[in-house]
Amino acid sequence: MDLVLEHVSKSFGGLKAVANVSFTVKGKSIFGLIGPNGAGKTTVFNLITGVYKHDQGSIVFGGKDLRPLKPARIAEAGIGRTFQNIRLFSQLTVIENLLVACELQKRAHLAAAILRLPVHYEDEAAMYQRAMELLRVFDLHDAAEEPPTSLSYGNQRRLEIARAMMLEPKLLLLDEPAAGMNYGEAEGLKTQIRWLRDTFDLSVVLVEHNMQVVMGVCEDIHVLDHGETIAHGTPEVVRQDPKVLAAYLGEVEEAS
Ligand SMILES: Nc1ncnc2c1ncn2[C@@H]1O[C@H](COP(=O)(O)OP(=O)(O)OP(=O)(O)O)[C@@H](O)[C@H]1O
Repeated sequence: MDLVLEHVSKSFGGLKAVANVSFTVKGKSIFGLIGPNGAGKTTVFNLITGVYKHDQGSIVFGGKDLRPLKPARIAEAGIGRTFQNIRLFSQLTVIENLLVACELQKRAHLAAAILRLPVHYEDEAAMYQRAMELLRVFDLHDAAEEPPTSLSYGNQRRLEIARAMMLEPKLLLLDEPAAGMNYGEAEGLKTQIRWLRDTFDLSVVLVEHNMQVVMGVCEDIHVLDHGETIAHGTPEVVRQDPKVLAAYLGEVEEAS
């Protein structure tokens, strides 16, 4: 299923956070959305997932216009995400953090649960099984009954990806999944992203500052700066683009 953004804009007061952005994420591809701090990357994720509504343009997923849909409906339409700041429930166990993601689906079966129809129990078992499978994929199964705070920072990030996978998305939006990871963890993440795509036939959009991950795993990269598109292409094309180099150089100069 393709995700198609056409001429998407979003302003906050006088600030144009996203300005006339168009790109297509092809089904089953790994796509990078990069740019310096404040470029508008997270805002694009928030527009796709319905947290904010775009002022202009269109966002279409698998032929369906997402603009009228609430975030929960967009999730049901097959779009999962993780957040820049880790959002795990520390009072729940690792596996419970995965099971809460199914709350929406469980609610759909509420009538069946009240009537004590077997479908409810089959669902519970299927959910538990899927959660355990995902924990195994991310090598987190030994910690299933531990609190998430017992996990390393990199593993907490992986747990968030596992949780997003619970709703069986066809498009997975990852917001800085490699933040705080060391070199080895970031290499492992690249392998897991490819594995997820190949195993579940989904597309992945990666917002990421870690160029080792972006250049190593993305097939197509879109670059934003101050809300506007400044480049698009393969990693080879993008990494040599003078506008991209200038935008990142500006970021380094501002920081120094
Ligand atoms: N809810 C909001 N209200 C006002 N301004 C906002 C809001 N959300 C984002 N912005 C502004 O929009 C611009 C783009 O922010 P955004 O978080 O999308 O950038 P980003 O590329 O994800 O940055 P980073 O890499 O630092 O996370 C910034 O100037 C930010 O301050």
